[in-house]
Amino acid sequence: MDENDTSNPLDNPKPNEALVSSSNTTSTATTVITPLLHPSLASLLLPIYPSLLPLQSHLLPLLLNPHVIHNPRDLSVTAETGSGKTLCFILPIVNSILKGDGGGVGKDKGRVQAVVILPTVNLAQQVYSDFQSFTSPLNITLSLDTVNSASATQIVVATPGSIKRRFETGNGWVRGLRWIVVDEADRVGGQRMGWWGGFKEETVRKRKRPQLTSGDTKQTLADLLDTVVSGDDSGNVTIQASYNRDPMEPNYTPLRKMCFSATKQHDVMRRQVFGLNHPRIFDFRKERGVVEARGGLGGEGEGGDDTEGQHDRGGGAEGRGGGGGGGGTDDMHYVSDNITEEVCNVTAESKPEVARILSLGQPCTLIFCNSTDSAHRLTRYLQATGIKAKELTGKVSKGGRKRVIEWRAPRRVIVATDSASRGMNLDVDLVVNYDLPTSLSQYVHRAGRTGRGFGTGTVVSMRKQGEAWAKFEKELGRAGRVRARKVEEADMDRGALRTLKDIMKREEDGDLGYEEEHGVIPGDSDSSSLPSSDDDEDDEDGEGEGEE
Ligand SMILES: Nc1ncnc2c1ncn2[C@@H]1O[C@H](COP(=O)(O)OP(=O)(O)OP(=O)(O)O)[C@@H](O)[C@H]1O
Repeated sequence: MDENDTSNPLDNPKPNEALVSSSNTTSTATTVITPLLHPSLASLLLPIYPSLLPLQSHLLPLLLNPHVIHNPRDLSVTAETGSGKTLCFILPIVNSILKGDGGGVGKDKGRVQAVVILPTVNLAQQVYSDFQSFTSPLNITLSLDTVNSASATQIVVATPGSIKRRFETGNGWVRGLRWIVVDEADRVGGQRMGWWGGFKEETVRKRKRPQLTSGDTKQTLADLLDTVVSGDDSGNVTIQASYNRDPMEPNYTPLRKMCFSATKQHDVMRRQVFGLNHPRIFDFRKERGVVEARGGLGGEGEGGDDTEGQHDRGGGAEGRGGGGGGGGTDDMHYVSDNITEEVCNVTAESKPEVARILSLGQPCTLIFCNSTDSAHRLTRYLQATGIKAKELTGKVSKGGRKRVIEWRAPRRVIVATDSASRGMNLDVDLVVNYDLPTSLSQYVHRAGRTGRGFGTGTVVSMRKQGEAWAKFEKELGRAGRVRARKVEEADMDRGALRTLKDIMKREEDGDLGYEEEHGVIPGDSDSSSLPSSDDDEDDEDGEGEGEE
């Protein structure tokens, strides 16, 4: 039986049609997938997640299907923020290790069977801890590979830089690999296209492996892994993609690559960067359900010119196909229906005070600024007015960032730059765009820090006169949905405004005594000097080196 024989309707879309799910907004009891789960995993899962989110109730039956695991096709999933993508790869990986599905090495604890790649250390830590809830009780080995570790655990959660370092010390560790997951794939791929290529060439050269076919332009991590998977223990390498191998071959290990993201990552790029093999493409948003594009990446060809960065340049969000054969996969920039969107008119002078007023009474507010400087000053202002506020920017030390991410005090305010806009689960009720985001995908990721899972939340964008809010409304395809939010002049606290002016002046004067008194929590930030540039210097594990 092959994967097209399964009863899951997502397995068999009609040619050139997108497949639209009928039940899109309701949750499903977790028990629907228990027959596919190893009993120990099922008994762990049910108390944690009694219900599945809509995306999960569609993808998990497919990904847990043992027939599909034996005949893997790669997967590319775009689903709105907070839709529960993480569980969609955690469960199939853990389950397949427990069951030894797919002809792999099963419970062999000394073999890396799954690599999960995240763009930043903080995100890798979060996913590692999500995995731990399942792997620790089940005695599956797991490692967080963001520093110089290279343990041969069954599951490795890594940043691109740490994967690169693993290869530098040898590549035999990929021999039992069956899953490669790239989360926030548009971030990982978009930033590192050149890097992946360099990585491959460099690694091949270092190991004195045969050069790949000259003129080969598909220099990708996946190509490299395929190459290595085909090698033998003495270092001889047969250059052959794993998906071209004969499943009857001894030691054949089916390898599945899966990419996940919340903003549509352009399919051609996915294929080029991650070497996806005839991937199945799923798009999900709550109001519509799951749509599968027939024909993968533009059928057998590469389809439309859906180039990188398109979403940032605007144009209608609706109806833009993801590739020639991508029928029905719109460019994906949707804010979840769980999130109420508002816009508030402000002046440059009133902004800090409006931010303070918006956050009053909220259990947790996350305020986004476009620069570390702006975030730093706002944090100081809020602290000076008695609000519990902390900064989450690249200026904050690694340990400090971890403390802020784990901080759960009531009525807390986190002032952040975009390093916190992707993937993080911070239990946020209100997101404030103190500075308007500069791209649509940035807006979507920021807003998506609230209204996660089954929760609801609000995003308020502060707009100064002349700022182009209409651009975002149009591009989101939801003009009219964003409500106006008013903060009256009369609501402003004159005393707080005076405090603000005082802080600004003292900072300009370099009054460090004042800074120490009112500044950020010691150890959370380098507060010896104020940031002098407007650039956001957040550490996102650039090439894997800036992880400290
Ligand atoms: N079945 C479920 N029931 C309840 N909560 C869930 C369920 N699945 C996931 N969650 C919760 O929903 C939140 C969002 O999940 P997750 O981090 O997987 O979202 P995501 O789709 O990866 O979002 P993003 O694109 O922003 O990274 C998390 O707090 C997670 O614990």
